[in-house]
Amino acid sequence: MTAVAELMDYADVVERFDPVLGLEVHVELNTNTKMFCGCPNEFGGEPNTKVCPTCLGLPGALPVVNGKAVEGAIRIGLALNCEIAEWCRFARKNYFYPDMPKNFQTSQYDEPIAFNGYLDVTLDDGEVVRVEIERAHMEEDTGKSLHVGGATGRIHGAEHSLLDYNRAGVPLIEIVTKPITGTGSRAPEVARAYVTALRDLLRALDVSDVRMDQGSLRCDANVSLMAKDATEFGTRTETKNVNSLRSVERAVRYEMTRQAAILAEGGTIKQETRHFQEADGTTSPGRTKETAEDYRYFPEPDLVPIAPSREWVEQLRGTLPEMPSERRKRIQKEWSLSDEALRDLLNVGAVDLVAATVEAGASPDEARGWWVNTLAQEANAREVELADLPITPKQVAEVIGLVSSGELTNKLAKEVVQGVLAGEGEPREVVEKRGLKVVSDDSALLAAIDEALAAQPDVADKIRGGKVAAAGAIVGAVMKATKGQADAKRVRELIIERVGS
Ligand SMILES: Nc1ncnc2c1ncn2[C@@H]1O[C@H](COP(=O)(O)OP(=O)(O)OP(=O)(O)O)[C@@H](O)[C@H]1O
Ligand SMILES: [Mg+2]
Ligand SMILES: [Mg+2]
Repeated sequence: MTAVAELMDYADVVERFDPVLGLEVHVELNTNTKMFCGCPNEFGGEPNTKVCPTCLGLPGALPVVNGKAVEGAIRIGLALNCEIAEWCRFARKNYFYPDMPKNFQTSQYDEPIAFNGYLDVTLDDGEVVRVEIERAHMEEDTGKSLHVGGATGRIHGAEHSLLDYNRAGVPLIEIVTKPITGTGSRAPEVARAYVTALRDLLRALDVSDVRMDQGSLRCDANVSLMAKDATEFGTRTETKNVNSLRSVERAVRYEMTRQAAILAEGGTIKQETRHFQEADGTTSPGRTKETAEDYRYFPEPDLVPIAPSREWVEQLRGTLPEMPSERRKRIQKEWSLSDEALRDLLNVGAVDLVAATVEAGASPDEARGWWVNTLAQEANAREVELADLPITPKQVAEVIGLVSSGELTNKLAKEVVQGVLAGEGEPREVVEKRGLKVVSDDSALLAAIDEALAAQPDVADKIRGGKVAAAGAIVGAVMKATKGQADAKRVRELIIERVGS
């Protein structure tokens, strides 16, 4: 059992200390094949079916660099405003772990393909923080260990460890920030906003699935504290593989309060890796951290250096898409959004979804209304990302279309959306199956109106006497009679006609 460290109150932490952050993000590229061999680069599948002598590290097998992965690395570097190396090499990072059969990871060390960049990150209140990028380098993923059996199912209590090498050799780009200082109490938010902005950028580049839940985007959060009068950085801890945006924020915040409590009592911070526990939001110690010397990095002798020509780099620069931050500015203008409306849109992660809904024919205002209100609430209730709801922008646009053509009222449209979310089919099928079409047949409506007028004879007189608002009672009765499937506006028109004649 590890003793649970006492935590310092967050307000006290930021009054007494300045946090320093360093974020390492690993992104798996979506190339067809692995980094140094021709095995398919696919998530999941039967264990150990996507392997060959090279990615299993069998003696004598030789690696060959995947050109598409180098292209991806350069595009990422350019999008992060980095310089691209004229010449760089791979390096062996030596350590033992069962999920890495070669006993070294082919990575890059002092000669990364991209370096010295930055990413501008927008916080929830619109403030922009520039995060400096130290480097983006190429490497390969490791296999996966699964610890099974035993009392806890975790490594120390487990009876067996199973190994799956399907992931071994998948192309990875590691993007490392320079130490991020000066963020004060907002450090946890900056960490989350940075990973969010990076994810959006990588998605726009179409170089990765960027699925934190599947591990194609992983974040290690380095955190240290400096006393207010200190001149040097404190010792950092590195919380590994934090696997959601929210967890990045929570992990940083937890580490700040944990380290502060130790430092305040005159203790010292151990440089170590830590693990984040989703369930209670705490971190627990992993291994004591190797220093770079322990890895005995040396240039990889089996691979030739990479010297991307300037022509190639410029050609790749030409393939960069509009950056998410620029796109946001353009969209704000085109859709005439207030800063607040844009923020709401960003907070629920709906920009792309709304844009796609507009592309499918809906107006920006209506598309925004559905995603930011109804659908965001659904996503919240189901605890999934908006983009992972089982409804597509095209379907939302179709529902909006049915409302504007008068075939559905807003209320009915909500039911249709519920049906689509429940897997009942396309919007039109749901309308059919649930019998949700607006009653637009005037004779059916008139019959209901006559019935309601007969039941409330004084209302007709009031309307004739100029009290048009009195018609509301009849509209209500008709809506009730048609189970909400009448177009209220049309009903009102018909009542006035009826009473007038
Ligand atoms: N004192 C510190 N406090 C917080 N962050 C720091 C501190 N010193 C360095 N960092 C940041 O921590 C990160 C270290 O990542 P880097 O990849 O360079 O090394 P590493 O974690 O030792 O190596 P590995 O890739 O093996 O995990 C960088 O983002 C760096 O800016
Ligand atoms: Mg690193
Ligand atoms: Mg690290």
